[in-house]
Amino acid sequence: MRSGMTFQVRPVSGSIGAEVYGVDLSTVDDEQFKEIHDLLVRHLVLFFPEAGGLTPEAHQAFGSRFGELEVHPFLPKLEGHEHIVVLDSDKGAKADVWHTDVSYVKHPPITSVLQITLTPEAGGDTMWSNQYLAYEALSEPMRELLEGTTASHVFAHPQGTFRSEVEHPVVRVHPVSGRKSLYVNRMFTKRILQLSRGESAALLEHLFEVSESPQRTCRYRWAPGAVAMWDNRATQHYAVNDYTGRRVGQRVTVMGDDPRGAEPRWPHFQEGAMAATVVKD
Ligand SMILES: O=C(O)CCC(=O)C(=O)O
Ligand SMILES: [Fe+2]
Repeated sequence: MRSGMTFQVRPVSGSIGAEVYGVDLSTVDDEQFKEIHDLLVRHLVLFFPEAGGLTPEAHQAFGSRFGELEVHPFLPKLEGHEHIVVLDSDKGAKADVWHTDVSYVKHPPITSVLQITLTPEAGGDTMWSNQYLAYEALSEPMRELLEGTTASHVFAHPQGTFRSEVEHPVVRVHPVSGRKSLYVNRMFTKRILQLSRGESAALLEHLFEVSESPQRTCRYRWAPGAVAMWDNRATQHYAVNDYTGRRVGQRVTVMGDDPRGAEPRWPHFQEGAMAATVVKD
């Protein structure tokens, strides 16, 4: 375990994710916020096993340190809390396709903060994958081919209540770390627009496989009340649907930036900009 300025940090895999101990998320001061932020950019997913169940107010307050909170366009909300999405397996919330959150809008969220309030007896883990490493695993000619290409990201609600389609770069540059990451996902990305339909379908399938490869992932076993937060700009995630019984989570989501390259949203970070840990294949 590595001791940071104030916290203890334990990586959970060789390529992405770290547990953070010794922090009370309901009383984070400015210095602690900066440390958490830097750890998030470095490890891409942080786990707080000791969070012990944040109140809705504390959950929102912590999320809003990172920016304005999103009101999700259609997912169910916690009563009286429009910024807290409720993910209840009994109501069909099983995110068992690899994705980045809400990539079908113009400014996809920067980060999501999820606490699991009810865990099944066994199973119900979540996985994350590192999309810097996915990009870096591509050959040089493939990277050159993808440079400047864009893809459509689409979501159409089955009941016709919501539809959105946007175009994002296939490779994006993280505004804080400056690193490139692969930005296509199996749930929402439909087509690389500069390629023929057939070329796009074949290449997207390959890119999804690279994005989802186990060697670039971590897998987290939840205890009730644990909290995870991820950098949605350089990761994907997947909720393993291997359980019976009920599983419930609550999520706040921080409004996003422009994947085409935007001003850093957290300028203070620029001074000590660090590259996230590089783990090559
Ligand atoms: O249920 C989970 O573990 C993750 C669900 C999900 O995709 C999300 O909260 O964005
Ligand atoms: Fe998600």
